[in-house]
Amino acid sequence: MCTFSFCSALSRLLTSLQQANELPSTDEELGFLSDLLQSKELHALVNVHNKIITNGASDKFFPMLSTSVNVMYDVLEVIAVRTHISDDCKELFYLLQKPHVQGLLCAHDAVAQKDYYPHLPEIPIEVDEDEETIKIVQLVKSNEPLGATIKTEETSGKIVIARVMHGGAADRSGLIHVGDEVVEVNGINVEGKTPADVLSILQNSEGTITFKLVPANGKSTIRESRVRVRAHFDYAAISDPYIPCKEAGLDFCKGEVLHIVSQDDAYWWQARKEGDRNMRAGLIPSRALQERRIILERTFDKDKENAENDDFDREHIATYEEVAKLYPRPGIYRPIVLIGSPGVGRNELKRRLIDTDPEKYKTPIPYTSRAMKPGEVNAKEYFFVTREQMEEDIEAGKFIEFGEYKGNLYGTSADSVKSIVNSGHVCILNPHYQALKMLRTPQLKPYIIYIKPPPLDVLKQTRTALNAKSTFDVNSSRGFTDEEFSDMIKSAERIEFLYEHLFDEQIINADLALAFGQLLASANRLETEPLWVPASWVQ
Ligand SMILES: Nc1ncnc2c1ncn2[C@@H]1O[C@H](COP(=O)(O)OP(=O)(O)OP(=O)(O)O)[C@@H](O)[C@H]1O
Repeated sequence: MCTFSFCSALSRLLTSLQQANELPSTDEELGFLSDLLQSKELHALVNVHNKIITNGASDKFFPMLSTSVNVMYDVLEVIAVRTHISDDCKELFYLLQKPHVQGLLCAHDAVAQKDYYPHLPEIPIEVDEDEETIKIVQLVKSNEPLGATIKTEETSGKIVIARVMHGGAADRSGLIHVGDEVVEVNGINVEGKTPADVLSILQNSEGTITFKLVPANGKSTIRESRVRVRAHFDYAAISDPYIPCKEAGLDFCKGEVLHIVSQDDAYWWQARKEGDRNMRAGLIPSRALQERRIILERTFDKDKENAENDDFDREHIATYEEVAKLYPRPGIYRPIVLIGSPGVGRNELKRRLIDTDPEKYKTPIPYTSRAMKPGEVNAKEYFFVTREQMEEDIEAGKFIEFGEYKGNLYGTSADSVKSIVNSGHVCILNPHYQALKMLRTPQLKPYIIYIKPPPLDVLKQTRTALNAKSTFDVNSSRGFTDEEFSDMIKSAERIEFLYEHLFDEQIINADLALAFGQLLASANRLETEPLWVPASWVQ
């Protein structure tokens, strides 16, 4: 790289321009070029460029981190709910949101990640046109993996760098790029060898590893994407037979939020766990790949079993959901939706939460087509409407749930939920799980808590101890039967299978006091902490 002589190269070019009388250009073009070469702006840019290159080469200026933008977002998140603490906090909160401060941090990261343009040619001044340029890269072997994968290029049979993992040793060196051809490793020619052979050379080397590489044409710089997703499946690289390199895999569990740093490869994305300080990204299956696997799995399962399970089909294939943080909005609270199998205890939990502060927590008043009984007041226990009116509104999709009991219609309207939210209260609902699709909208932004029954023996024991009343038989006040307990668990399995990807949280309702404590903590968290929601709710 001819970096140090860049300024002198500029002046030499300028002098030769002034002497060049025979160039086939007009005076106007020469004048323009000469003005450009003498302009203050270009000189300032060259200076900046030279500084970056010289300082970048020195260990003294090694960046402390290359993701200050992420740190800025983390800090924003922490102080967003604490601006009342002090004026300094408030000032920092506003400062960090200023475009020029964010621009500065972005520029810092671009420099730290060596993501700056233009790339000066790495070709030495004396180039033999017929000879391929070779670069020699030395890395010191440590416990950390190299952070790059290799493959055999189909057409040429050569070993090439398939991918460079974000933040890994190869990426940080800035010297190894996707498409570079590997010619030698530690003096051993790799021609005709398989990637596995090369891997074993690497594994058996100690100390410094020397690569002889033919640089790829059109080197690509890796820019980090800002996409965050919530995973809807568990992943363990060790048991994935198709991952190109198990060591490079990133394991995760259902529900975890991942920062997708690169989606360049159609099948293998690079990701980090959100909040993980480890800068090295790992490989995870892309959405397309995972969807394909799920479809295949389901076809296989269907073939194995019979048509009996048809109604258990889930039309939605849950792999990753793009998410973003939603900051609490004072005076507008997200509705809390309790989902679970009949009898699991949602009413009990809802009632207890409302009892803590009836002025704050409200539940929608249901509609009914049944006649008002003496002593009843409209809009107290129910909104009383005609059957025709209710049927019309159901048809128009105005009810989040409805049903018929003893010839009368009952239901909860979406407008009732909206009006509770708009009046600054916390709406708490325990609808049938089928209502979830209608409720989970960008307008309502519900927080969905799944109330899960404990294992059968604990379920029986806890309900018997508190003399729980069965909800399966409205006409008699008795405890749950063994069959009802089993049905509760079966129904829970079905709900989880169908809707687990929509749950924000799960509470196991074993010990009632503990379960309620967890619900109360979640309700408080909703008001104070930024939480992940589908990205489309935030835009
Ligand atoms: N953790 C628990 N331990 C013991 N009893 C419980 C527990 N949770 C709930 N119960 C009791 O179980 C019974 C049924 O609870 P609840 O009415 O809340 O169920 P539900 O989920 O609302 O049912 P449904 O949807 O059928 O109306 C009640 O008597 C309640 O007090």
